[in-house]
Amino acid sequence: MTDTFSLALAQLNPTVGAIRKNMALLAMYYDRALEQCADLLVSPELLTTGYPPEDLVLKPSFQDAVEDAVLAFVETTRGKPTGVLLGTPWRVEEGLYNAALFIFDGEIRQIVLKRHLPNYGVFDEMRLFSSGAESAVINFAGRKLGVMICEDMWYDDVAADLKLAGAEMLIVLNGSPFEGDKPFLRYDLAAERVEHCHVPLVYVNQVGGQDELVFDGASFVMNSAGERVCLMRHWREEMAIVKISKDNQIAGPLAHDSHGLEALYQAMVLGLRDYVNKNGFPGVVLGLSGGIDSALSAAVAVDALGAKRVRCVMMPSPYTSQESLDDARGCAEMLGVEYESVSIEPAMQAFETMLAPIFSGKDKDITEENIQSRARGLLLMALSNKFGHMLLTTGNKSEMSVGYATIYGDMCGGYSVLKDVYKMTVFALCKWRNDQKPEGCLGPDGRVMPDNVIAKPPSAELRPDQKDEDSLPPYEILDDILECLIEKEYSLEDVVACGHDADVVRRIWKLLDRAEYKRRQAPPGVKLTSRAFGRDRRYPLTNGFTSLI
Ligand SMILES: Nc1ncnc2c1ncn2[C@@H]1O[C@H](COP(=O)(O)OP(=O)(O)OC[C@H]2O[C@@H]([n+]3cccc(C(=O)O)c3)[C@H](O)[C@@H]2O)[C@@H](O)[C@H]1O
Ligand SMILES: Nc1ncnc2c1ncn2[C@@H]1O[C@H](COP(=O)(O)OP(=O)(O)OP(=O)(O)O)[C@@H](O)[C@H]1O
Ligand SMILES: NC(=O)CC[C@H](N)C(=O)O
Repeated sequence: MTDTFSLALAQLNPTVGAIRKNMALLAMYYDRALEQCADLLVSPELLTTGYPPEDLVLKPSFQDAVEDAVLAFVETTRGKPTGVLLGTPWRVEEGLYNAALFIFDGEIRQIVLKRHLPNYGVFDEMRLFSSGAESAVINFAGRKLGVMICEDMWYDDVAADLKLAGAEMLIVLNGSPFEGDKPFLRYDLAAERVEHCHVPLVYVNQVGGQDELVFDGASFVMNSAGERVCLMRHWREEMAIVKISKDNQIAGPLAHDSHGLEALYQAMVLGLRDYVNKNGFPGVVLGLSGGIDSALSAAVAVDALGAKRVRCVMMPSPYTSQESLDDARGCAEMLGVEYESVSIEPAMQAFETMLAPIFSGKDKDITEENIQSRARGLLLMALSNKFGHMLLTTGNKSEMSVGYATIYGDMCGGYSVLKDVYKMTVFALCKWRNDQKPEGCLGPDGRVMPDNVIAKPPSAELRPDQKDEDSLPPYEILDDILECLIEKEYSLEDVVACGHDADVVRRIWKLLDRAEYKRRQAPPGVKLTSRAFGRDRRYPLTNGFTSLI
């Protein structure tokens, strides 16, 4: 046994499906690990394909391409002193597995198969993979390594089997997406495994955005006393060298924990940045109304992409107030973005004229309000088509819950950063971002929006003097009821027991169910909570279940 075992933890940001690019990333970090004389480089889960590969991994030609790329990489390790634990899909006999390959000196020396396949929330791994049946330790450099893959750490049996087989340290390869306080949940689970096994635990996570998921990284090492002795930076691709001595003394970098509003904001920034960059957009375009949702969406976009890649458009109607015009301009100036103004009044008049013969004798109602929203959507999509920018949609979770958005209108767009953010959190995030610039963000150091944007009552300005609270309960009440119904799945009785009026709860429940069709057609957005709309909450569109009290 060498005196010190040196691990290179590669917290990488792969692109799902981009096998060649991901293998190039691995090769680059393998070279760095060699330079640093590491004994073993550890990758995140399914690095070759990126996580989650979804049904792509079922395609036989994709499986062939993975295998070819892995075998080519294995060859490059011949004669080199550093081993690799590589997360990849792997075919064994008739089955396809979520695996970790132990590669050393030009050979695949051992294959670890994931035993617990997550199949809840956003995960569908049972649809894709067979599950492994047993665990064996890897003997390397005089150490007995117990290797697990992500969900395996969430149960006690795999770690216990590895300990029984003589594991002297646990190494976990992960594709663990961010939500709320997830990093702390991972630390707690790791501490339980360490407490039972009395060995150090090494946790390596993916970082980066993939569609609705964002991976925070936050890879760490816990010593056998359950203390976190190494923490890698959240939200960044990087490699850390961690040295473990014979008597399990551990030395490695210790970054700060990202949590609360900072973590939510960084998740939104990274989710949008990677969605835009990995899909090859030059930037984003959005409607800037002078309201809080578009102001926060614009700030996140500038922090993610830089001001030059964000284009904002004010589209006034006759109902737009001077206050909104001033606030929208104020936001644009503070963010330093390109700002244009295009009136939708001619479009409103054109539609009125075109529809007059058919609508004759009918009162004005929500139809005309939705035309305004759709005129804006059409205009923004025209800019997107002409200049190639992706349209950023701005609806927040409170609105998406109750259907308070116009389908094919302000719901137009390719991606959303507020889709999983309740309105009260929108307020808090704006105040927070006005007070500080988070690490790695590309926007201004100072404030990003005028204080008035945060202070004034929200309004869609689709008719004179309209305010959101004319048709919805105050956001403190609405958000609390929504959280009870969505995140907590409470019954009507449970929500009423929290102090809410039964009629209001009934009304919100009905709105929530009825808006499912809108959400199914809404753009994807960054998952931040334990119950994001989309894969996390799959409700029927046609739904006859109602509460009876
Ligand atoms: N289950 C179902 N499956 C498929 N389609 C269904 C459907 N239920 C209704 N529909 C269709 O959907 C249409 C109604 O939806 P839609 O056209 O969107 O219109 P609607 O939901 O009636 O109105 C839009 C709502 O969003 C509010 N809004 C609009 C714009 C901005 C803001 C804001 O402050 O952010 C708020 C506005 O005040 C209003 O409450 C109907 O024509 C109906 O045919
Ligand atoms: N006058 C406008 N100019 C530009 N964009 C607008 C305008 N009005 C609405 N939009 C776009 O439509 C979205 C929905 O806006 P609306 O004002 O109806 O409600 P909101 O959800 O309160 O949003 P916000 O807080 O951004 O105003 C806005 O976020 C913005 O992107
Ligand atoms: N890739 C996985 O197995 C992820 C599942 C696990 N419960 C997590 O979120 O960390």
